[in-house]
Amino acid sequence: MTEARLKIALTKGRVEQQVLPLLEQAGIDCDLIRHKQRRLIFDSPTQPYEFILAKGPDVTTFLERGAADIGIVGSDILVEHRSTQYELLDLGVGRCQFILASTADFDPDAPQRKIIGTKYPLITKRYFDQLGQDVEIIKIEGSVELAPLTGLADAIVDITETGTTLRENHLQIYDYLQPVSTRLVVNRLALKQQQAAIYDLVDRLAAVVNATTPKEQIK
Ligand SMILES: Nc1ncnc2c1ncn2[C@@H]1O[C@H](COP(=O)(O)OP(=O)(O)OP(=O)(O)O)[C@@H](O)[C@H]1O
Ligand SMILES: O=P(O)(O)OC[C@H]1O[C@H](OP(=O)(O)OP(=O)(O)O)[C@H](O)[C@@H]1O
Repeated sequence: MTEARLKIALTKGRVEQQVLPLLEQAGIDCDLIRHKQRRLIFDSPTQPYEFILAKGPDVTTFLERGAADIGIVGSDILVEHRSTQYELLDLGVGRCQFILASTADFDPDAPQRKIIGTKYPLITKRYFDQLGQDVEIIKIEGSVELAPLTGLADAIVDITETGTTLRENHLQIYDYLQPVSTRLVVNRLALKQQQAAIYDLVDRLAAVVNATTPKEQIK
């Protein structure tokens, strides 16, 4: 009987670039992914893993529907998409912060109903609900910073890492909502059926993360 392959859905783009070195340090050959061109599925040549490259929100869908066993995805996506899968590891990369930002003349305490632009309507709603504020939320797919600059919205809820995009667009931070990092999550049924293989991978990655992440950053 051939050994079952673990299907790992990896968020392509920024997360992929930051996670590949961790996978390699954990002993997984990622050469095929590094030279992938337009291919989307890769069998690891030396281990029983199959990598599926997908957008973050789709990684959660693959996991929920059992089309992938393991997902590697930002905590921003997990919260926004109400993921109910088991989170086994904080990979310590893809670190950024959710913030409320706008132009210098924005008044967060103004009594008028605010219009907020964001890629993350659920996280935005929860934040303003906690403040007891009813806001209008406009869903934006990218370059969220445009919203307050063009008059589309009063402010934005978005993620920032270096602050460069905010600075270059003359926007300032009014509040910090929550930190974000890349997580390893697992489908519940897969965890039952392939427990040994999943924990073997998680243990190897955890050793790499613990060796490379400063202690104060591990939550
Ligand atoms: N500026 C950032 N710094 C660090 N991590 C980020 C940053 N922006 C996004 N991330 C993390 O990386 C994940 C994927 O971001 P990425 O920009 O690659 O994809 P995207 O948001 O779908 O953008 P695009 O549509 O441009 O590919 C996010 O879900 C988040 O967890
Ligand atoms: O603080 P910084 O380091 O400048 O990073 C912040 C930017 O990164 C993300 O955008 P992304 O690059 O994913 O592009 P997008 O606007 O197309 O979503 C985020 O939405 C900010 O625009």
